[in-house]
Amino acid sequence: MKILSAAQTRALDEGTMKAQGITSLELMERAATALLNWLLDTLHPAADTPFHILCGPGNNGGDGLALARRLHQAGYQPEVWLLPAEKTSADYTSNLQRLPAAVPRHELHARHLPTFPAGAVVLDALFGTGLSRPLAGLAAQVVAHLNDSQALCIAVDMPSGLLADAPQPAGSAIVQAHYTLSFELPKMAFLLPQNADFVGEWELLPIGLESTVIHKLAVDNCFIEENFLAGRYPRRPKFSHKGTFGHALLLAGSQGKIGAAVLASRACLRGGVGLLTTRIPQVGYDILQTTTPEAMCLLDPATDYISELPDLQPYAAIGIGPGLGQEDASREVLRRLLETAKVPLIIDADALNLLGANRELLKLLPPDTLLTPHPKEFERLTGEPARDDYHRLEQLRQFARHHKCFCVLKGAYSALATPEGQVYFNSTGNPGMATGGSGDVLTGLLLALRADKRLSACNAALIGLYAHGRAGDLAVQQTGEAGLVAGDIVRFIGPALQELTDADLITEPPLSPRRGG
Ligand SMILES: NC(=O)C1=CN([C@@H]2O[C@H](COP(=O)(O)OP(=O)(O)OC[C@H]3O[C@@H](n4cnc5c(N)ncnc54)[C@H](OP(=O)(O)O)[C@@H]3O)[C@@H](O)[C@H]2O)[C@@H](O)CC1
Ligand SMILES: Nc1ncnc2c1ncn2[C@@H]1O[C@H](COP(=O)(O)OP(=O)(O)O)[C@@H](O)[C@H]1O
Ligand SMILES: [K+]
Repeated sequence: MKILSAAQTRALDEGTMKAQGITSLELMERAATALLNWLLDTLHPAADTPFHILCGPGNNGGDGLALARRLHQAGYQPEVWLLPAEKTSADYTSNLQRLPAAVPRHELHARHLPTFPAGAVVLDALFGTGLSRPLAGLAAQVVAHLNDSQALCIAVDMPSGLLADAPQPAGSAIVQAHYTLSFELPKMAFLLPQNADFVGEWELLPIGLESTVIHKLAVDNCFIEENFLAGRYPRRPKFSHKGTFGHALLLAGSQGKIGAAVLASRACLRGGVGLLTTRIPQVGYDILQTTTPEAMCLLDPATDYISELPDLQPYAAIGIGPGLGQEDASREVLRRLLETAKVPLIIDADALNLLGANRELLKLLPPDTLLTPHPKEFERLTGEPARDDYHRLEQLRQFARHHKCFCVLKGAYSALATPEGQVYFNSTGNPGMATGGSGDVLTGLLLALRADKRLSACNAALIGLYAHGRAGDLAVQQTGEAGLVAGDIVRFIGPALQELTDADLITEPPLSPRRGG
């Protein structure tokens, strides 16, 4: 799914009206219908549920007014609160005129703000994508008052006060919604940790925005769901053999962190690699051979850390970093690897920290290398703390462009930046995965996918991110969030990849007649 800017969202509205021959009022009616259906289907509200609808002067307020009418028609008793304004939008005015007289409406006033008791449902339709500056005066007061209440708060399109695609000045008044119901496509603001308290749970309601118009809009940011990946993860051919899927080399583990090497190795094997060789220090030999007999063990001469780079000739892809430690000798192994490798590389964890501490090594990154930092590791890589999540995202984009690499910034919506400066946000995963070793599992899985020559660098990264999160989502159904450990993610990598293969089957074109038949 494309992530549009606020300006592109307006262009899409315009384009939809033109292409479908409908008015903006009709589009607003679709939005109101979608909102009503969500409220009824999700909340199953009792007939006497107190609905309070806060309406601003633009089309966001227009959505609120149209929804108030629809709730009234559905047998509810909504109450409408209007924010006074010098000018209002045409569709706001039309919907105010269409509001049945039986629906109570009041002008908001600083001296007697409405009471929103627990059990009330407040719809925040003050401001949406038309927000042009931070809220002040009465609007800011209303927002603070709402945030202090015990009511269930549902934001229409955007939590009021939040910009769709840019940061706010610190301390800005912004609605803290429990749910945000937006239309058709996600907004960048929903994906960034700094906005979590405002956005709450978010959902996209389809309103029939024109797909041909969406198709033509050029964007730098996308949100990746299963349908985007359909057909990108190829099935295993009948006559495939282990050579078909590549031989991967993993350099991982040090004294006390052999578990990272085990997790990454097992994830790589579950990720479908043909053969895996894991380079570990002597201290890990019994552990790896016992826990992961499918992996071949290539022992380093050193006891506690990796000190020598093996011959790279046999390998189709190489991963380095999980549990590596930051010994000088391991740094030299990384340097030699960057200087000599001719196959795809995946760099994670301590290998990223070594890069951050020795930034001259960044010049050696072969093109298309895949790096997988979490935000702290990313900060070490750039050497410059980010001002906020938007700034970090731009740093990520620049980093990938500058070093001609793929860089995954890990988090709740992990973001993959490409050498061309595109950013893809992953949609799968859950907070249960915030546990030691989850990242090692991702590295192992990505290594397997990079060793498979049938996949491009970008597809391997996208499939890996998606399947890793999906495996966590399957695992959490059995373990619960608190009980999820990284090894549980490994167990579900196979089913997660199989789902993508099955999706491929569904989208395949129908059988064509045999030649000559
Ligand atoms: N996208 C879709 O698919 C569809 C979108 N639809 C809906 O339309 C919404 C967008 O509507 P919109 O463009 O009228 O903007 P909206 O957010 O109502 O605010 C504009 C008004 O607020 C004012 N204003 C701005 N900032 C302010 C401030 N800080 N403090 C005070 N005032 C401020 C601004 O005034 P101005 O900046 O000109 O001074 C103007 O009067 C969108 O979010 C969605 O809900 C659906 O109906 C159909 C499908
Ligand atoms: N709240 C969350 N929602 C979805 N995924 C998450 C969440 N928290 C962590 N993850 C995922 O778990 C992994 C954690 O990686 P990392 O921080 O490197 O862990 P470790 O270093 O312990 O292996 C990342 O892939 C990240 O996207
Ligand atoms: K809103």
